[in-house]
Amino acid sequence: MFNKLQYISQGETNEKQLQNIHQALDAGCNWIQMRFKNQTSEKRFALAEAVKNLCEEYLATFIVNDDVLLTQKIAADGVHLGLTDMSISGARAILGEKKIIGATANTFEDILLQTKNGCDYIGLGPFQFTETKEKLSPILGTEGYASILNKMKTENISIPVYAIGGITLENIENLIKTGVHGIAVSGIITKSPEKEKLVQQLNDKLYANVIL
Ligand SMILES: Cc1ncc(COP(=O)(O)OP(=O)(O)O)c(N)n1
Ligand SMILES: Cc1nc(C(=O)O)sc1CCOP(=O)(O)O
Ligand SMILES: [Mg+2]
Repeated sequence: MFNKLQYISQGETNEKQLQNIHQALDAGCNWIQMRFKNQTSEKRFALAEAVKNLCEEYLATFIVNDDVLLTQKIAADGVHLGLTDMSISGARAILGEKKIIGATANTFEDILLQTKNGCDYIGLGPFQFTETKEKLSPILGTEGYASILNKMKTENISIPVYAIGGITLENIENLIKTGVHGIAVSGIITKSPEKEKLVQQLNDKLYANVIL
């Protein structure tokens, strides 16, 4: 069972990225997605190696945003791919069955396609406006999630769905009620002055009805 909280990294430099990821791990996040856009492959490789070591130390899951070959090169736990990134089947052919492959969706049809192609989880968004990502797909809101997750139930499609995009602590109860498995967040953790307290509060809400 995948963790219900995924932290997506932020930072303009390798140092800032690593600091943010280190702080998220210290705060109790145990799933990290390295998202470091528009950088040279040397810089991305250097960061990925450092993050991999850190995640091993913290026994955290480490996935890479966008870059299947980097994922393979550093033997990360997996990759997250959007609708315009490498295809899920192409990534699976390179990474094999054991690696985690996450896929982005904005609609029920996207979920159908990505699931058929063999992804392991869906990142469904955006929930609401966020400054973290440019060129957002249409906002879904709680109603959008409820409608898509209901359709999945009707059509017997069973795959963990993560809500993403501008999510705050106050949104979690309603999101979980729609049937999402968990959330992927960036800004709220990166910006929080009290990260440990926030991660505890997020997990309390995410796992409120889970019998462990
Ligand atoms: C968990 C999760 N869900 C969705 C995304 C978005 O991926 P993508 O559409 O490829 O956009 P970028 O993150 O690459 O800008 C994600 N990264 N993680
Ligand atoms: C990386 C990403 N993808 C999205 C999508 O809708 O596909 S929203 C998003 C940004 C997530 O960061 P924050 O929690 O700061 O909004
Ligand atoms: Mg992408």
